[in-house]
Amino acid sequence: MSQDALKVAAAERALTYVEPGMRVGLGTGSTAAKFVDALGKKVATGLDVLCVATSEATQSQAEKLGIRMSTLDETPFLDLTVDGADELDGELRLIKGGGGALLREKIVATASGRMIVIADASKKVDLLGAFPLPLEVVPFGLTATRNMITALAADVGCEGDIKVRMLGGGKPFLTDSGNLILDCHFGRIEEPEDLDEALKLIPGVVENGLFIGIADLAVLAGADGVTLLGAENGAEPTSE
Ligand SMILES: O=C[C@H](O)[C@H](O)[C@H](O)COP(=O)(O)O
Repeated sequence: MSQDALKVAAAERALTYVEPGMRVGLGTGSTAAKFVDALGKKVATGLDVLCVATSEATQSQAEKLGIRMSTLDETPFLDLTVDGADELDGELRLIKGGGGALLREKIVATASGRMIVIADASKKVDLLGAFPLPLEVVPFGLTATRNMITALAADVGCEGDIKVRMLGGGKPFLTDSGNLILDCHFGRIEEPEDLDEALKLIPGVVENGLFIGIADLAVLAGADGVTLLGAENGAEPTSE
């Protein structure tokens, strides 16, 4: 089975958790896009859901498919968000942001009663960190912010190789919120909670790609079929 087919398999399984009338957060990236495609097909046959996108790209894809869209301001409590991940471990801790959407993704997932992660099984790792951790940082004071991240990495005994994400032509990648992405090779992250807390204390860092305590269920598609990791039954939305 191709990686593409695995992404479709995970997306289609996640679709079985969507019920009529739900408010659904739509993730970003190639796997989340498969879910949006599958959801679009269901909507075309009559499923009524109201969705909030985690990026301009997903917004545009969903609109083209005729999915009824809202904003997080209009619909601040969602029942479910379905999104991809760059890595996940056995405790459903994730690295996200390979597509640069981590900030909106974290806001939307946190506003959801439940988050389901969809991925091909190769994304599951024992220890996070082979995938460089994306940080969304404000452009102002980039050098100072970067120095603080390097110092932090040294403190926690990490490698700390940091790269500004670039587009072609020497231009930096800008997020939907107009910020930069730093891809940080911290090496294997033994204590993700500690790193997350430490990164939150650096003023120029808007958000980091560690999602801890946010995902409830992972739907992983591999050669042997789909496996589930986490709680099959979701929590209630935090409020109406
Ligand atoms: O910023 C992007 C997101 O966090 C994606 O969900 C993540 O990078 C996984 O993307 P993909 O499904 O394309 O591997």
